[in-house]
This record gives sequence, C-alpha cells and structure tokens, in this order.
Amino acid sequence: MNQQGLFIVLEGIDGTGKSTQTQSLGEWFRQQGREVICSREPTDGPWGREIRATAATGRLAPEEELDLFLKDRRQHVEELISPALAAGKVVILDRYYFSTMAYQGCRGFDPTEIRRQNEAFAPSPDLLFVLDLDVDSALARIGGRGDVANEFEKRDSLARCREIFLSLEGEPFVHIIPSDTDPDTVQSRIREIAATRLTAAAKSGE
Ligand SMILES: Nc1ncnc2c1ncn2[C@@H]1O[C@H](COP(=O)(O)OP(=O)(O)OP(=O)(O)O)[C@@H](O)[C@H]1O
Ligand SMILES: Cc1cn([C@H]2C[C@H](O)[C@@H](COP(=O)(O)O)O2)c(=O)[nH]c1=O
Repeated sequence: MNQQGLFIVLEGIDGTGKSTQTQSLGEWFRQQGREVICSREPTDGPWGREIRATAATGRLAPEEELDLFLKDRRQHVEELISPALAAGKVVILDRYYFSTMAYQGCRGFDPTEIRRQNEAFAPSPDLLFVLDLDVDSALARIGGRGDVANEFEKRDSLARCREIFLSLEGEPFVHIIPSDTDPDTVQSRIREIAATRLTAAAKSGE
C-alpha cells in the first residue's frame, strides 16, 4: 500500500458523481476509525483557483493549461498528499493525473507522455475508481445541479475523455464503476472493492 496510508482516486467525466461518492467513501472510512483526507483537483490553492477562474470564461492555450494543472498537482502532492500518506491516513481524491491524461489528452497531448510526466513526482494510487456514464446523462446531471456547462464540458471532448478513462481498464488497481444507478448502489460497489483491497493488504502484511 502507499507508504503507510491508503490512496484512493475517483475519476470520470464531469457529472458522473465523483464528489458525491468521494464524500460518502470518506464517511465510511471515518466510521471505521480511520483518519481521512478528502481533497480534489483542481485544488483550492493558488494554482487551482486560477484554473477555476479561467474555466468560467474560456480555456487557456493548451500548454499554459497543462502547466497550471502540473503546478497545482506538485503543490498538492508536496503539501497534502505525501505527508498524509506518510502519516498513515486514507487520502481520497476527486480527480488526479488521470484527468490530465483525459482532458489535456483531448487537446492534443499524448496521454502516455502526460502519465509519465506525472508519475515522476506524483504517487500512484492504490485504487482508482473510474465512474462511467454516457455523456448525455452526465451533461443532464450537470444541468440538474443548476450549473451551466463550462468550456471543459463540451459533448465531443467529453466523449473523447471518456474513451481515455476507459482505456485504463485492465490495470490491476483500476476499477470501472458504472454510475448509471442510484448513488447508494454505486457506493456499495466501491466499498466492496475497497474492503477486498484492505483484506488482501492485511493478509499480505502490506
Ligand atoms: N448515481 C447518481 N444518480 C443520479 N444523480 C446523481 C448520482 N450521483 C450524483 N448525482 C447528482 O448528479 C450531479 C453531479 O454529481 P457530482 O457533483 O457528485 O458529480 P461530479 O462527477 O463530481 O461532477 P463534476 O466533475 O462536474 O464536479 C449532482 O446533482 C448529484 O446530486
Ligand atoms: C484535475 C484536472 C481537471 N481538469 C478539468 C476537468 C473538469 O472539467 C475541471 C474541474 O472541474 P470539477 O467540476 O471541479 O471537477 O477541470 C482538467 O482538465 N485536467 C486536470 O488535470
């Protein structure tokens, strides 16, 4: 397992339910007496705030956008993720570098190269849950939340992002979770997989 802690990431296109599931999973670990950090990317730090401010009105040039996500992540890893894992906490992230592979991959960067660049400084998660939903349903959920879709949330690019997320299937730590059912059913599946992972780690003395 990751240092002494447990590192879990939730990914998927916008509107698939990542924020909802992240909070619920955090609650489950807290009920077991674990110390939990739930966080998200872009973060609420200076680089993350800059990204969110620009996303409201348009998109930056691809290189500039990629650079901001990387700066935001470096700070996140150094100041929150690595220290929390070293302290034995459960860290649950709503988005991480797999989103960079998908969303900046959509803008012409090579997803494999983005991954390589990130894994040079960012720890890999123990578990990655990709919440999967068709683009129309995801956009309907964003609308239902009362939000107007922003520049990241265009139908064609979300379809490509979904493909990139789904291309991760087959790696041992990756779990594709259909999110077209109610939130409790999605959460039960995630908890079941997390529990299996914890049992395996306990048996192997990880
Ligand atoms: N399984 C579900 N079924 C139906 N609606 C859901 C489900 N999960 C979440 N929702 C609703 O869909 C909307 C989007 O959910 P949420 O904000 O958790 O998604 P998200 O993936 O974090 O979105 P974003 O990436 O845009 O921040 C919310 O209104 C939420 O209440
Ligand atoms: C981490 C990360 C995120 N993005 C995009 C994906 C989303 O459209 C926005 C964040 O919005 P959210 O509703 O708060 O999830 O940012 C990206 O393009 N690249 C990344 O690395």
